[in-house]
Amino acid sequence: MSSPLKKSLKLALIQLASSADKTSNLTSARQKVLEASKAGAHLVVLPECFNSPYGTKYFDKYAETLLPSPPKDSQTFTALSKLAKEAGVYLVGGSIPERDDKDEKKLYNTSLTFAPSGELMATHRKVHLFDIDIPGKIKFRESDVLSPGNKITLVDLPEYGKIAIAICYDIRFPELAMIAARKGAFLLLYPGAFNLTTGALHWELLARARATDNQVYVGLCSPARDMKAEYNAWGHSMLVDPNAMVVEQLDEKEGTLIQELVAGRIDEIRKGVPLYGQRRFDVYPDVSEGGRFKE
Ligand SMILES: NC(=O)CC(=O)C(=O)O
Repeated sequence: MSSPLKKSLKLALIQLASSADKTSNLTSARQKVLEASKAGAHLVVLPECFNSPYGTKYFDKYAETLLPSPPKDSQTFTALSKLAKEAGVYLVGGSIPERDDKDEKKLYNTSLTFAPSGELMATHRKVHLFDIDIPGKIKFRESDVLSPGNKITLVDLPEYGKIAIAICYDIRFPELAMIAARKGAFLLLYPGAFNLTTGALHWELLARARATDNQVYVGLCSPARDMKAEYNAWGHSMLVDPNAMVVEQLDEKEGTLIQELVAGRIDEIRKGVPLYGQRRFDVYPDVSEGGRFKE
């Protein structure tokens, strides 16, 4: 099996402090991305809903139409595309609320990835919508206002290999990660805004679980926590290595994590614990190849 990561790569996860002011969020994102690029990052990631507050009542107000691409009138698309080019980095633009170009009532939670040329490489619409109700703690229903995406998103960075992009709640669904890893991703990236209840319980656990299952790098990029906002993000952006060790984890405040993903590390881990040659597709199906379970 060829190595999923062809060359070492510096990853930056920007834990941005966002406000209700879209223009000022874009300005501070620009400043942090340029700083990360100066520090040597090749791939830079912003958080979920980095240009708006996170909450069902905000999606419609902040939504931008992104199709057909390039869109005529999207402040955020234009800013991210220019920024990727200015910084000379691959830029995963966290996520933003998107308005469907044909049905203006339809909204998505969408991540845009740009090449260092400024060209759009991929779009991921959050596949699994965040609908939870934990009595006395937190109730949230993205599906009241959002529609789900319907694909797994792999992006080929020619010098390095493939990365997979999904958003926040998507991390709870191991099938998506497993398929992406079996299709050759070396890194699973999740811009995500967990909260004080589920963050404490599951954030690190899920990142390490997806890394353990798949023996790949996992990066989670959260907004910084704002206790004055209605939704308090967990923060704790982190990078986990293919052996499920936390390489670095931020606290809840604004900050940037920059770490190297080392070529050869995935191969070393897979050699020691050779899951990739031990799967029993005669017992259960390989869902990454469209297999179905037969009793
Ligand atoms: N905000 C999310 O999409 C997910 C989350 O907070 C959780 O899964 O917990």
